[in-house]
Amino acid sequence: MIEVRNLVKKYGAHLAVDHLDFTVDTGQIYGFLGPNGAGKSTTMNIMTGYLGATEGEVLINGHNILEEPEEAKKCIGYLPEMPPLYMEMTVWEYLNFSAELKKIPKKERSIQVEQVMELVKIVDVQNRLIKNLSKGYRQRVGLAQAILGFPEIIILDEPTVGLDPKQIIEIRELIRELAKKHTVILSSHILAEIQEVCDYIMIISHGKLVASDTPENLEKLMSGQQTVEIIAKGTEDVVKDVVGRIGGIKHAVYENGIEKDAVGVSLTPEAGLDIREQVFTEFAKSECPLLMLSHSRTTLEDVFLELTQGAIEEVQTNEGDI
Ligand SMILES: Nc1ncnc2c1ncn2[C@@H]1O[C@H](COP(=O)(O)OP(=O)(O)OP(=O)(O)O)[C@@H](O)[C@H]1O
Repeated sequence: MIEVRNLVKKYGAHLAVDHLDFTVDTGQIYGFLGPNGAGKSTTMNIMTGYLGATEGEVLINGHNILEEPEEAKKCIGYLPEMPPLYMEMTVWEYLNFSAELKKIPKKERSIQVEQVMELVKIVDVQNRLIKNLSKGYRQRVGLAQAILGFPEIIILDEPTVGLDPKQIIEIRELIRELAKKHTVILSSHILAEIQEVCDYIMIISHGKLVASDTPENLEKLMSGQQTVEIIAKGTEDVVKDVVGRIGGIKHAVYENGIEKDAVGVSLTPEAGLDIREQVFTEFAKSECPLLMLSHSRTTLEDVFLELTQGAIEEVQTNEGDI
């Protein structure tokens, strides 16, 4: 179990992590989701003891990562965004070296190295120099290093970045496999990535946790934002009159000129209310034909965009400046 309490990280005047508070329970796949620069890597680096926090604390199974680093780090395997691979070593040499650093007893080392190589499917390349491996294989070597010692918690920073679609699918399968025995935390700025594998999503924007829940609940959270779009034949006054008879509408936006002698309306109902039948009936009763009726549901993508809008706009503005 990981407890993150009131975590703050400042780089000079820049607040990269802004009072983060969350708990990670055992046995699930957690996803850190946020746009570039949201503070995901900084948070993961602090959680794994690679970086000191400005304020706050991280407890790994009750051990403070700064005060009891050895005890705390024993519980964690970490794949940083840029894994520190030694290019001149073979895969086998590197993993043996990593096992030594992790203080895995000498007599257990070779068996564990064999086990992790089998798990991430790199047995065939064990005698190749890391510098000669493809990006996908290097990522697997990094993963193997994180899994060595079979820690309870495995933390992966953008594990699929730069991989091709086939490699992404393979790494996802591997993550699911790992999650059978380990708690996995991974980060990504790609929603589909997180949605695909995670049981629980934590959305980070500007260093703040803006939402954390299961993918299903996050979608429900926003389900009040659904809209019904219609195009009705008639003048705006007539259409407004009919809309006025439909109950439970929070607001309506009218648009003229969509079609000749017709008005477009975007209706936002109160949370959880499905107004489609009522819309149909009221317009039929008024003999005002509906030329179109469509219903849009909020997807998790909408939730992500809404919750991180400011951050995305800022990134776009910055990119525009360059
Ligand atoms: N060493 C550093 N010195 C100064 N600013 C930094 C440093 N590392 C990160 N930052 C800034 O802190 C913020 C958070 O960065 P971080 O790398 O944690 O974000 P991220 O969510 O992991 O993004 P990405 O997916 O792009 O890596 C960014 O604005 C970044 O520019």
